[in-house]
Amino acid sequence: MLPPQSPIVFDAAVLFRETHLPTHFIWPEDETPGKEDFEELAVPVIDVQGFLSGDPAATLSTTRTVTEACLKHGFFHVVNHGVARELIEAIHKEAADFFAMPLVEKQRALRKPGESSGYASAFTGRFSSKLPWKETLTFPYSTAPGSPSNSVKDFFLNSLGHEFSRTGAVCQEYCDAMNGLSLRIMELLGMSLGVGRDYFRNFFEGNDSIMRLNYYPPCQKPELTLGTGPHCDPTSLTILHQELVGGLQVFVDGKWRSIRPQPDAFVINIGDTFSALSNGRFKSCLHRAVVNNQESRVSLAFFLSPEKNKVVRPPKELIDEENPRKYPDFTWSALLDFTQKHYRTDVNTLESFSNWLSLPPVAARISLAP
Ligand SMILES: C=C1C[C@]23C[C@H]1CC[C@H]2[C@]1(C)CCC[C@@](C)(C(=O)O)[C@H]1[C@@H]3C(=O)O
Ligand SMILES: O=C(O)CCC(=O)C(=O)O
Ligand SMILES: [Fe+2]
Repeated sequence: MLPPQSPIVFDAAVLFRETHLPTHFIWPEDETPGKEDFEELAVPVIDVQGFLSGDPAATLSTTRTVTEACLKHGFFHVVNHGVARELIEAIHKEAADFFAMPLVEKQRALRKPGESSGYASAFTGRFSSKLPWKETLTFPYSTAPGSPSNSVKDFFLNSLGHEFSRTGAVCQEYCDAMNGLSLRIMELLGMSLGVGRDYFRNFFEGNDSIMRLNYYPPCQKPELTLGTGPHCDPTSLTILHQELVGGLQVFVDGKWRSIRPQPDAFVINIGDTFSALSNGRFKSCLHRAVVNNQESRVSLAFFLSPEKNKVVRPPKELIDEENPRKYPDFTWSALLDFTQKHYRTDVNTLESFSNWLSLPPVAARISLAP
């Protein structure tokens, strides 16, 4: 009789001192980064200052460059975005302080099974292999009618207590800024797809978005593992900030390419839900995060998502004989549930979700039970 498997505890401070990686963190060879040097991808850098200030000529040229980027691989940098440097530094400091706490303290906000919010360390208990070398803190940001106006502050207060009121206030202010920038980018995407500046902005005016702080400790064998596995974001639009330590990679033309950190820029990418809203015109792009053996890395990811129960359906202008419906109607609530309870987000999430929706309920439960 084998002794019961002792539950894996990802305490990076402990694991980093060991010579070998626990097997659960070793990814299949064809998925690991190995010791390869990855060429950088020169993603388009889009200066949005003119557009944000309402300059008509700048709006036209910015819409054009966003269109080119979204048709190419769906990743671009935005600069002169109007988000205060002090705010970005403040949330990075709050993130660093949070993840520096002892594991038992962080686990006071432990993610509950099937839920997206909360603290997780390598998703031990959620996945049984290919564990990501990272800790995450994920919380909801909602502007849906009837939702509390300070959903982020409430999360920190309710899950971690009053001593985290400053962290909650900084994260609330940061998410408010991300929400504002997201809605302006939705204006660009509406013009880019020819459905008008307000179409997607109105669609996302009320939203049920997600904010995630990613913490990647240094790893003694970075070539054998991944910080975040290959995936397309199932959400609508991701605004990601990486300070000085890189790790984000995008799969373009059959190769993994690094995105050099640019602290004064946000990395923007289209997600699956927006790909469905665009009836497949814009693709959600495969990406991942690698780790290193020298220094820790934090990335801030704001995931814009529609109000949970709003039907995700492309505007009629994007459906015609040459472009029939690519995906069924769905709600973000159903897709989020799918990723949290039935399916590990990867490159095929949207297709797998569409197939799952078409299955009779019992078969769906059996076919994708975690
Ligand atoms: C809705 C989400 C699920 C994940 C967080 C957001 C958007 C990205 C998803 C994720 C990061 C894709 C890779 C796998 C995953 C499990 C992870 O490594 O964190 C995904 C997130 C999740 O399901 O918690
Ligand atoms: O940390 C990164 O650079 C990427 C993280 C990511 O892709 C995600 O959290 O969805
Ligand atoms: Fe992602």
